[in-house]
Amino acid sequence: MGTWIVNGKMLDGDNRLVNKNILIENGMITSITEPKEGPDNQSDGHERIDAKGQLIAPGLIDMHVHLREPGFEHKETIATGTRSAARGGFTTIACMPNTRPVIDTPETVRYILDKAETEGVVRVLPYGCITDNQLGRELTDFEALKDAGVFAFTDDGVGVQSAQMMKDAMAKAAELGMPIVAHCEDNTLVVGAPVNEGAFSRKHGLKGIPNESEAIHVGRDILLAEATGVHYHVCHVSTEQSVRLIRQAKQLGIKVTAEVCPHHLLLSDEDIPGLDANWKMNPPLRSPRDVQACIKGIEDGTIDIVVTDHAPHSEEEKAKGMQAAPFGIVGFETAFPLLYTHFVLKGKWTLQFLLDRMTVKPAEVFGLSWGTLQEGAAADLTLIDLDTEKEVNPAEFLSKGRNTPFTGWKLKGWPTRTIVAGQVVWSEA
Ligand SMILES: NC(=O)N[C@@H](CC(=O)O)C(=O)O
Ligand SMILES: [Zn+2]
Ligand SMILES: [Zn+2]
Repeated sequence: MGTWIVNGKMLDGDNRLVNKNILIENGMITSITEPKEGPDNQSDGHERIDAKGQLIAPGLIDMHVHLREPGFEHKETIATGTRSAARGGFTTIACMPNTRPVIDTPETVRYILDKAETEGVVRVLPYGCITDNQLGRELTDFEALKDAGVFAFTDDGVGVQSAQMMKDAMAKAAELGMPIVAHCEDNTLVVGAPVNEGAFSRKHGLKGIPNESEAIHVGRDILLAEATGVHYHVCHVSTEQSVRLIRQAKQLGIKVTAEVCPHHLLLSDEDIPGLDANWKMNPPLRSPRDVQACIKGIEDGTIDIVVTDHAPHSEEEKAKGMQAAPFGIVGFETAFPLLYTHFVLKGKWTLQFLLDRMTVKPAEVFGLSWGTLQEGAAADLTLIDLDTEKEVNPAEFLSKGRNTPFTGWKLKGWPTRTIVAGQVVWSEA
């Protein structure tokens, strides 16, 4: 027996919402029909889900998340993190390797894949480390990690400090046809700094993280990508200078792609209300000028995709204050409503534009088979209520993390049901 999703609306590829019914059988989409020919009055033996006029979107894809397992289960687990992802409408997520142990051996890759299979509810793609222990000293065994199931390499959480190490990594990855994904940060430029270098850091007498600490790696790595021919992907772009360098590199035909987080499109350091570590993340909230550059970057295609950089921490850790608390904010359960409300409903982006950057584009950038709704595709989809306004309430999060700067924001565009391979993995109330 299959399931008909009836009374839903799909985007037609050209930003028009059209009424469609979708039949799911054996985890696949087997039919997409006009409602009149659909099963509204038929009882053809299948189950029915009433979409109540809501949007049927391809399951969202998040290529940058921290699930914290193994090693930091007090912050998040694969069980809680994937449920949080599902509540945010995500059906595929790519998890970063800064766990304990880090994902630098086939055993740890297999541990994550097994846990995801048995305890997770969405698809989990593990990244493998570029260097052993993320220490920047020796490359991991790329072939062995690839065979174990990683799809790309990164040391996210820290930047690869040595240019020679990065060049060797890129050469090796290029040979294997795998992407290098980079957290861009020069450690010598950020010592002891918890926030962006700017008005906020000066006002509070804090050391500042300058824009160059990010852009210097972006520039270096673009040159190394040009030399090695690797697919180079830039994590969480936050500065005007990084956007400029990536734009130039793309014009030159260098194989570079990039991602941006909702918070770097919506908040600047001028919005930080005080010394509250729920506003502390890496890269930090930058100046309004940088925010505008990131927006321009995604609008003109310099930046390819949206990711959350979901980075849960415990309340005790975040209570240590702006200087001592760890960097990171949660992201799954607010990402789509934030961008839908602040870009689509304000008329800046079409719904198609936003959805593409959270579905087909991430799939394209990383060569994944998900991200579209079509007959024969996996039945990964998300129902989204585009009309009901609700406040962000961290107490409702399925993540163990409550660390968000968006508490109380009134938003529309809330996912109501998430389906992975035809199975409902989360549904509202
Ligand atoms: N983004 C963050 O602020 N923190 C991330 C690390 C990272 O993505 O660099 C984390 O693991 O907590
Ligand atoms: Zn990072
Ligand atoms: Zn990260």
